[in-house]
Amino acid sequence: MIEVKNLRKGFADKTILKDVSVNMLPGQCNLIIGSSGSGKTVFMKCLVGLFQPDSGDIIYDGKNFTKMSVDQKKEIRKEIGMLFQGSALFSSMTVEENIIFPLDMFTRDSRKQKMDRVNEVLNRVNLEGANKKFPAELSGGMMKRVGIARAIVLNPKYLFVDEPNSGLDPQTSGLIDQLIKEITEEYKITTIVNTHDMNSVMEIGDHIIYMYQGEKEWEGNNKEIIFSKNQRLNEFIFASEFLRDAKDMRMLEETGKIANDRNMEDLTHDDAPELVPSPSE
Ligand SMILES: Nc1ncnc2c1ncn2[C@@H]1O[C@H](COP(=O)(O)OP(=O)(O)OP(=O)(O)O)[C@@H](O)[C@H]1O
Repeated sequence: MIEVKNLRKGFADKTILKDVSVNMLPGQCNLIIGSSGSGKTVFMKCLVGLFQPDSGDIIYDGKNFTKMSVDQKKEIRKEIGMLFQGSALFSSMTVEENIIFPLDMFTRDSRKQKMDRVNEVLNRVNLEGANKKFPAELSGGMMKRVGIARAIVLNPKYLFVDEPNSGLDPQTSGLIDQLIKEITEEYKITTIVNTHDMNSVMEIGDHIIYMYQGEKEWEGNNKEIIFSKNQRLNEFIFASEFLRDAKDMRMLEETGKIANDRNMEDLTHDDAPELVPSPSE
């Protein structure tokens, strides 16, 4: 679990993060959402130690990261997998060389042990046999999968993913989301995903944190979000007529007004669901 307590961060005289407190649980996809400039990336960078917070605590499974020495922080970093935008693969290295890189950096395993691990994670992301390909030979979705393989090769307890869906078509996006969710649950990873993708919010949002101007404005899961009465959140997430309609449909489904087989023939206007307030409101 990662506990974030009263996190503050500013640059010059501008405060970006204002007392953000949140707990991220293992085995869950924790999604950070919010409009451009709301502080999502700064928040993530504070969590992984790329920015030093002005105040507050970041606690990794009982260990206070903010109070650690550089060497102690390195120990935590070994347990963190990261996948940043564009996959950030080394273009001059093959898939295999890209994935073995963290193993060379952080382990003293034998070549055979490393190769076994590389093949295991390649297999996990359904890319067996792609060892000798170069990034330029891969599709965007394949690159993301290599990025995920590299991020999990050291068996991380924590996984940070920035915009996993950027540049992908909706179908490939969905597959990447599912892969992230499966890996998170399978290995009980505490996964933090920074996203703008509303499909991801609905499909893998076990825990959603909505940031507004550097503050945590709302948190809940992908069921609660449908019933949220938070106006800013609603305007942000259900920004188009299409999404508002989809939300209404989901509300009806969730309240049992539409049968699971989506047989809508008996539905009348009198079936409007009672709104259930989100626990966090
Ligand atoms: N290194 C920095 N120095 C000064 N200001 C910064 C720095 N990094 C970010 N900021 C400012 O912090 C604010 C929040 O930026 P951040 O990148 O966290 O937003 P975001 O929510 O991730 O946006 P997006 O969705 O567009 O990526 C912005 O006003 C940005 O200009």
